[in-house]
Amino acid sequence: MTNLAKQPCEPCSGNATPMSEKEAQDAVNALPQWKISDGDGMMKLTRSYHFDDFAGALAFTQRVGDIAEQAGHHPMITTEYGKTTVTWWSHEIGGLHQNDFILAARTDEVAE
Ligand SMILES: C[C@H](O)[C@H](O)[C@H]1CNC2=NC(N)=NC(=O)C2=N1
Repeated sequence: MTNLAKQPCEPCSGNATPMSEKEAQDAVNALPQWKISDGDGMMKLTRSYHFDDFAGALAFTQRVGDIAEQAGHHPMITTEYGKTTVTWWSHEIGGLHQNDFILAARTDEVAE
């Protein structure tokens, strides 16, 4: 299986084409704990992670923020007591791009 987290992050330029539903469904097979969600009329990629307390959820949120800043690609993150939910999509193209799957794989790495 391709190791998504190790793929280079292509810049998501405004003129890239968003993935089709079929392409996104195929790509999510490599990340079975992530779900394709429908938000604001476009596909997004979401996963929740569970922690013992708020501090654990918040520390993870910061690590996700760090990888986002490193990549120049930013998710929506909701931090709750014992739970952090991360949603990736590419604002500039209004949908999903391979880049979102790469960042999702990196998110899994910093959860461990
Ligand atoms: C100028 C800046 O690099 C762009 O607006 C970046 C910032 N972060 C981004 N994050 C995400 N998730 N999608 C984008 O299209 C995006 N664009």
